[in-house]
Amino acid sequence: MSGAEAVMRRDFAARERHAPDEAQVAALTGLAARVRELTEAVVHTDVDPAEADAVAAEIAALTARLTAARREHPPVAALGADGRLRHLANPVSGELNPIAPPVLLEIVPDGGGVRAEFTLSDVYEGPPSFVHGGVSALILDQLLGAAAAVNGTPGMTATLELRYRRPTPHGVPLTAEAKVSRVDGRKTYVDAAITGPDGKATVQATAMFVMPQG
Ligand SMILES: CCCCCCCCCCCCCCCC(=O)SCCNC(=O)CCNC(=O)[C@H](O)C(C)(C)COP(=O)(O)OP(=O)(O)OC[C@H]1O[C@@H](n2cnc3c(N)ncnc32)[C@H](O)[C@@H]1OP(=O)(O)O
Repeated sequence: MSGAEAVMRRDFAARERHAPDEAQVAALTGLAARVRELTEAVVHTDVDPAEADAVAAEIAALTARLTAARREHPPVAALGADGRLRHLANPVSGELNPIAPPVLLEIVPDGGGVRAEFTLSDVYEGPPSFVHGGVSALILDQLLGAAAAVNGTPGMTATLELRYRRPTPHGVPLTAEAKVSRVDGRKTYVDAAITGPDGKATVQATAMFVMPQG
């Protein structure tokens, strides 16, 4: 078991978070995907006020149906079919969290860190035509933290330095990669970048993660 999995299993047990089974994960993944589509539709719609009110009432009724079976906490993780833990409700990569794009991370073999390929829609727009800088920071923090965890040296983000080299376009395939550069006791230093389709880095990041005492 990797350091990341050990930490997540401990967290999972300590908080008594529920573990949805595969059938529920599949259904809730589909539900979250429909909610993402709904978000897109809301951001882009030009319906008149009466139609907006009518749709809002229907959505309120749907929310009440889900809330009827509300858990106290989101699921922190669940065992996947491959036996690995997944952070299902994470706001970056959680398939069950509609605010997550989601950005699905993969481990690069042979200590290569983690990487992800993703496309951000204009729901994440900051300046016109470009991704909001805070969204880029969110995604990079997740990648940096995952790289630290996969390295077996997980921690809390203590510092996060960002260099916005050029605007990050939305609606096109992006790549993000993160890799540990150095470990010094409880501190893990990680570098990351988001790269556009032209192969040029749009945002570069360096972070330090600290494993809390005890
Ligand atoms: C397929 C892929 C699977 C992947 C598998 C998934 C795995 C899953 C990945 C999840 C990825 C989530 C990625 C998001 C991660 C967050 O979002 S974390 C949330 C944001 N961060 C926080 O809230 C942190 C808040 N701060 C804290 O909790 C505490 O201050 C810290 C950072 C834990 C440090 O506390 P502490 O252990 O009491 O630290 P302390 O003993 O005072 O200091 C230890 C050393 O660190 C230094 N230090 C501590 N803090 C700082 C600082 N802010 N700046 C500079 N130096 C500092 C100290 O100077 C000290 O240095 P030395 O004297 O030893 O040289």
